[in-house]
Formats: sequence, C-alpha cells, structure tokens
Amino acid sequence: MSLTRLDIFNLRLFEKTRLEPCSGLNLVMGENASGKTSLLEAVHVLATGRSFRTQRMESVIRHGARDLMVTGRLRLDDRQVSLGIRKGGGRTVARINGKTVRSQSELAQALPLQVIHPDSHELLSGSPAERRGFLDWGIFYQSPESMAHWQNYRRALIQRNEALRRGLNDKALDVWEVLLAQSGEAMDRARLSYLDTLLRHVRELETLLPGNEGVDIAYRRGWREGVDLKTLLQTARPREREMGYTLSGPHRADVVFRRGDVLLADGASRGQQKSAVLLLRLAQVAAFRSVSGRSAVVMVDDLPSELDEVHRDAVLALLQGLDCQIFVTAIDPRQIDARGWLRFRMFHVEHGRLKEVR
Ligand SMILES: Nc1ncnc2c1ncn2[C@@H]1O[C@H](COP(=O)(O)OP(=O)(O)OP(=O)(O)O)[C@@H](O)[C@H]1O
Repeated sequence: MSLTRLDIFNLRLFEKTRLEPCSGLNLVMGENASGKTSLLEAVHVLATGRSFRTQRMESVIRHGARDLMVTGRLRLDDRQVSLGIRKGGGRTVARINGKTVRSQSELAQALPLQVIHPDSHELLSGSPAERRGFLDWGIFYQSPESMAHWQNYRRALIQRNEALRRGLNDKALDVWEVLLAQSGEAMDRARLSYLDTLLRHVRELETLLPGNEGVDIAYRRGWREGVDLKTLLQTARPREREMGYTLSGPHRADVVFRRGDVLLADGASRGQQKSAVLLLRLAQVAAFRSVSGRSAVVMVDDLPSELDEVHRDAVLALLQGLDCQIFVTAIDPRQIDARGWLRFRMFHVEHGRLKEVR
C-alpha cells in the first residue's frame, strides 16, 4: 500500500501543494523552517485527523485561511482509494472515495501510519498516556474489535467516577463495575497478546540497530496482579469515594522499556533513546505486516539528528527491509545514503514550495 498522490491546501505555509511520492523512499530536504515537517504533518492529518506536533489544530491551518484540506490517493494492490479530510472552525469532514465517513478511524484503517519525530523520545520518558497510545496503536490494527471494549470501558469509567463523586449507593456502582471489569479485562488481554507479538518482532529486528540488543518491555496492567478487577473495584470503594475517581484499571496501565539494568527513560543518551524508539516503532510496523499482511506508511522526521553515521545507515537498512513506503526529512541530503534503493524520490522544499529534484 502506498500514497501515490497528496494534495495539501492551507496547511501551515502550504497554500496549494501536490506531492507525488514513490512507493519506496521519499526524501524531503530543505533548510530550517522550510516546511519539511509540515509535509509529514499533512500526511498525519489525513491519516488521523490530528497533528503530531500540537493539539491545537487551529495553529496548523494556514494563517488567514478558515480551514485546511488534505487529500490523498492510495494504491492498494490493484485498487485505488481516494481519501480526504477538511478541518476548520472545530469541524471535521472525512471522506473515502468521495463519500463522507462517520468516523475518522475509517481513514486510519485505510492509511496505517507510523511516525517518528524529534519528540518521539517521549515514548520512553513522557507520560504513561504516551505509552498506552503506543500499545493501543497496535491493538487498533491487530484486533480492531478490541477498540469496542475500550470505548465501553471509557464510558463506564466516566459513569463510575460521576457516581463516586455524587456519593451514589453501592447498587449504582455495581452496574458500572461489572461493565468496567468485563471490558477492562478484555482490554488487558488484548494488550498482553499484542505485546507478545510485538516482542517477537523486537527480537527479530534488534540486532539490525546496534546497541539495542536485549531491549525489553515490561507491562504494568494498571491494577494489582492476582486480583480480579471487579473485586478490586468493590474493595476500593471507600477510598475512591473520597478521591472521586477510579484509581485502578487499564486506564492506569503503563509499560517500562529497559535494556539490561538500564531504564531507557533516564539511563540512555538521546541518540540511544532515538535508536530504541526507532526499533520499537518499526517493530510495530513489522508486527502489523505479519498480522494483517498489509504495509504501513512510515515517516521519520529529521532522521539524521542525534544519530551517528553507523546508526543512520542501520536505520535506512532497517527501513529498506520493511519494504514500505517511507518519508524521511533531512536538512542535509548527504546524510541519507539512498544508494541501493530502487524506488527513490527526492524533494526540495523552500518556503512552502515543493520541487521534485530526483
Ligand atoms: N499556521 C501557519 N501558517 C503559515 N505558516 C506557518 C504556520 N505555522 C507555521 N508556519 C511556518 O511554517 C514554517 C515551519 O515549517 P516546518 O516546521 O514544517 O519547517 P521544517 O522545514 O520542518 O523546519 P526545521 O528543519 O527547522 O524543523 C515556519 O516558517 C513557520 O513560520
């Protein structure tokens, strides 16, 4: 699967821009503030409806414009699919093949995307929510039916917290706790099963990125081991009534990444962190392929930063082995050795103007 065409309207400094990428490596180069990251951001908006740089979509809309639009053409085996999204004034309209779709997640299913950018080390050192998002990316693609458990869980969690705050009786809590326990334990099983798959791919790829051998992922499910969630919720009522919210469950899950005795969150250099995050996220792409038979699009913003030549080349070799469509940005194209890539295109961007140079 690959994007064969991308049209961007009113996104950051792009007023109207077309990109025709190849199905292999697409290198986007340009000076600082030329618009390289914005180009990747456009692909991300198309796939997810969100930016990977900001929560405030208004700041992504070109100054002076009311809304932004990104459309793309995807080649899936021998089929063509067109995707589009328009965002502005708090409204989103998403389309597939010209038809408005109800949920943004339909675009995400059509265009699986993995992005690694300069803040991606937050997977290791940021908030647990970041790491739950990492797990849930995998589950969304490995077992989309599990997302229904997650939605049920979230709904029940809001209701139970409300009941706790309003001091409702045990009977009112019972209803929500049954739902929380059922959906929460299903979510936990899905996460465990995903981590199992993922770890196998980490083991397969780790030797390709020097310094990552033995990277390990320890899962913390969000409530005490050996206790079923329903019992735990019941026994925690007195304390949680005081607090006004639910203290345990898969919404408090986390994962810890380490290599031997070293916690990658604070015991690794920035370069080691970047290389570990690349390994973990690219293992997700490999796991996705093995489970679904489909390929994802991979984007690496500012690939050369923090990495020495050995690691840059190793990352490129790993990317090549994934056999996906890749977008890479760099200030200096000499830092990207694209010899050996049969499918390769290079673009130069300058003040929001894009030119194919190879
Ligand atoms: N909403 C907006 N409307 C118009 N221009 C914008 C908007 N938001 C940001 N810009 C401009 O976009 C440029 C930043 O683009 P971008 O971050 O994509 O560059 P880059 O090439 O990735 O830079 P770097 O290499 O420094 O990371 C800046 O010139 C900024 O002023």
